[in-house]
Amino acid sequence: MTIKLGVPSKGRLMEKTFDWFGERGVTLARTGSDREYAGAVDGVDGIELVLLSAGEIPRELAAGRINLGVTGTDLVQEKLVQWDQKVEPLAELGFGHADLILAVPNCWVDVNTLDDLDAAAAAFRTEHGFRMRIATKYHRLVRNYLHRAGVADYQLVDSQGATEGTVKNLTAEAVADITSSGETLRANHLKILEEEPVLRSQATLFRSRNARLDASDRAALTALRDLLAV
Ligand SMILES: Nc1ncnc2c1ncn2[C@@H]1O[C@H](COP(=O)(O)OP(=O)(O)OP(=O)(O)O)[C@@H](O)[C@H]1O
Ligand SMILES: O=P(O)(O)OC[C@H]1O[C@H](OP(=O)(O)OP(=O)(O)O)[C@H](O)[C@@H]1O
Repeated sequence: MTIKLGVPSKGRLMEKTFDWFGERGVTLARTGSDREYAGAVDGVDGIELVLLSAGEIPRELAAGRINLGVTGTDLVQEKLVQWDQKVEPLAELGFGHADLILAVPNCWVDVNTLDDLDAAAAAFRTEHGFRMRIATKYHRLVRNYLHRAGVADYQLVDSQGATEGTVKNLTAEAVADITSSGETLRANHLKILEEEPVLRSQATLFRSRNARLDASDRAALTALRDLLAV
């Protein structure tokens, strides 16, 4: 068998992951045509590259279908219940930094903290007859965060992309999304609550705790981890 290494199939995360491994003597490359999701590994034996959506890597690790995977900590912690029992973080890779934050319209001048949001949520419900809507794709993380903060008078609405646009489109009053430069929030007239973020995320190399390994797999994994110093 071989050790399967899952890497994001496109964009910044893929390129920076290839660079990170390359700097450590392991060459990852896409092979075939631009559109073919095939890859090759040079510099160490017994490792197979699997190109996947970053969002699917947590599930594949948890199922043990890949042995190692690179993805954001946000996606692992959102998608896996008791994530630390299913995967082990081996190394933070130092890129793909993004904070999961809560943001409200700039014009909500009295709302800057979670306590303010709690008060605004109660007032919103009284005035409108329904709960303030927070658009997000990070349901588990946001629900836990608001529960710990004692905020209850809200509802989550699912948004799988362009989340900052939901306020302008009147499908939500607030958003919980990742931000890096802050440009998207600013452009959509939203401000971040002055609190610790829900989560600080970055690209991380994870090991599956559920993958079956034979003797040759163990040897290949040890050789790779030695090279990567993780
Ligand atoms: N603007 C950004 N700056 C830095 N990191 C980001 C940014 N946007 C997303 N990320 C990170 O990149 C990772 C991949 O996010 P994304 O949601 O694009 O993956 P995905 O849902 O698998 O995408 P797709 O399905 O289009 O392949 C996440 O861990 C996220 O935190
Ligand atoms: O703070 P910034 O540097 O502006 O980056 C933040 C944006 O990046 C991500 O979106 P992405 O580009 O992945 O598109 P999406 O809306 O489809 O998630 C995220 O969802 C924000 O919208």
